[in-house]
Amino acid sequence: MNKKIVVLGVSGSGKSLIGQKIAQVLGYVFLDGDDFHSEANVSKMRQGIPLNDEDRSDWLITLNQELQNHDRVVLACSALKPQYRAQLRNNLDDISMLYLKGDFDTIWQRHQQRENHYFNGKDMLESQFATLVEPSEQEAHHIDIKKPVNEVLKQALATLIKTK
Ligand SMILES: Nc1ncnc2c1ncn2[C@@H]1O[C@H](COP(=O)(O)OP(=O)(O)OP(=O)(O)O)[C@@H](O)[C@H]1O
Ligand SMILES: O=C(O)[C@H](O)[C@@H](O)[C@H](O)[C@H](O)CO
Repeated sequence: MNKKIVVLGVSGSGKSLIGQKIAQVLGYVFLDGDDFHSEANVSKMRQGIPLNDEDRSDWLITLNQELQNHDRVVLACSALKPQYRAQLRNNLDDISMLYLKGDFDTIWQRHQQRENHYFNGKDMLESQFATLVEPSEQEAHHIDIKKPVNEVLKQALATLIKTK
């Protein structure tokens, strides 16, 4: 199994929850991309302003460095565009990506049930879907998130185990 695992998808797709559980089962370190945003980025998102390429640039460099600095690590990161995913892969050849794939309604419903999170609002979620360029199956293993948490976790682990 690869030592670096990235769990990606739009806000609310379950990256933090599923990523944490994967790390727990595998005994890997878990890092949440959300914890590495600058104050300016967090403040923007709190105000309901989506991040742009420039806002995400330094953040992705930091996250790639974190992936390099940890031996066995699971990173939750939106990684919405191919160039963002390429940046995360920089200098790493032992990396697997899991794409948490879900439809807008399912994820919006989960957003509304979530409390105390700075990323809120239907417009913000719409902007995540508008920015998302889905990875191919070669780029990232697709995991259907409609099922209950344990099923999603099971599918994610099975996928990681059977692939390099
Ligand atoms: N398979 C699932 N079934 C039901 N609820 C789920 C499932 N996966 C995640 N959730 C719930 O959906 C919400 C969003 O999950 P989570 O916060 O992990 O998403 P995220 O992708 O990390 O979001 P963000 O990028 O905004 O931090 C949480 O309340 C979580 O408990
Ligand atoms: O690329 C982005 O637009 C951001 O990473 C967002 O996805 C947020 O960090 C996160 O999802 C909010 O919790």
